Amino acid sequence: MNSEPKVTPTSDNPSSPEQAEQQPIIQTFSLRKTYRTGFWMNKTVTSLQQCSVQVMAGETFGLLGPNGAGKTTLLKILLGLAKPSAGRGFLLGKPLGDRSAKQHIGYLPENAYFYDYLTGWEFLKYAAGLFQIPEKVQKRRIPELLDMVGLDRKTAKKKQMRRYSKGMLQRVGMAQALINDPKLVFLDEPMSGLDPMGRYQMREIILSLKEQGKTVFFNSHVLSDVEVICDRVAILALGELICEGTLDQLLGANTQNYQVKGRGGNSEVLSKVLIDFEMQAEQWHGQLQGDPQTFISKLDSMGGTLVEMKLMRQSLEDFFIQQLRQRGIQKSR
Ligand SMILES: Nc1ncnc2c1ncn2[C@@H]1O[C@H](COP(=O)(O)OP(=O)(O)OP(=O)(O)O)[C@@H](O)[C@H]1O
Repeated sequence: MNSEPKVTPTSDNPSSPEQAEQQPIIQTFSLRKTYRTGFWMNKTVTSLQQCSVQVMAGETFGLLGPNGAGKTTLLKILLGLAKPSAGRGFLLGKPLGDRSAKQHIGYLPENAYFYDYLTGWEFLKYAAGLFQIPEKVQKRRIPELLDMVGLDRKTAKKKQMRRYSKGMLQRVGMAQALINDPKLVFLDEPMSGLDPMGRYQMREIILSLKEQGKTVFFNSHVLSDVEVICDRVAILALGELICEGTLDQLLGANTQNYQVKGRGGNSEVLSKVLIDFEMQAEQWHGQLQGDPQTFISKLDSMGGTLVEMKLMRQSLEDFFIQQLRQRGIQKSR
């Protein structure tokens, strides 16, 4: 994880769509961030170390990690809100902090501050103004975004944000993050504080961003959501990236267990071969550990029939806990 990725940063204007797909939209090399702390500022905290990460255009990338792992620090460095103490990185082919790249970035902070006395509509107009989006475009885009995030247009026009629920604020925050039609969207804990319906709707919004070809980079503690949404994930712990990959790479490779269901055969033999073997009416089921081909041949020779065989994949949550335990990380910072 600590070696520099081989793909070199390229320009923001790829010559073909295929090339765009291949380009890293985010690329960092050995980022490190230390803070001085203490009354005399004579102590240091290392928030991030040797952090090399690569996100390709069009990907939905989830950054996971326990509290204090350094997720927000990495996000702040990528957004140009904090400077790395060492290392370098590129966003949309431009060095971190480059102003022209910021024009194509959207950001929903974890605890966004909303202007209490503005309506949602006024706030979105204000955000559009910061990007110098022409009035004519604003008139079309604001209602479009409100529809997309599921916020009633009339409510957004009339109600001040101090009267919004957490879910409504998160929706207006999401609309704000998309106001400049960004290529790359950063979402810091987008599901935090939402009820199950709100979380589901936020997931749907993120999936629709993916359909539009946008790259989404998000931090989350809700691993079940990450599992549904992300193409690739990375786990950060004590400031270091401890693993990175697609869900299939991370979760699939770790198991050789199968959930099997069948009929017939010798139940005495099967109960010895299968873990948690259970007979129900005519059918049996259990867990197979090992080579499926050998099991199928054995079952066949016993006159049994295989009805279903599913690879049992570890949940992302189990994988996450296992990775932390393997490194002796038992609690958050
Ligand atoms: N401005 C700062 N000054 C001193 N230490 C800091 C500063 N910002 C972050 N840290 C420290 O860096 C470490 C990483 O913090 P960071 O907020 O990046 O973690 P996180 O993974 O986002 O945590 P959480 O999930 O709780 O939001 C923590 O130990 C934190 O105390």
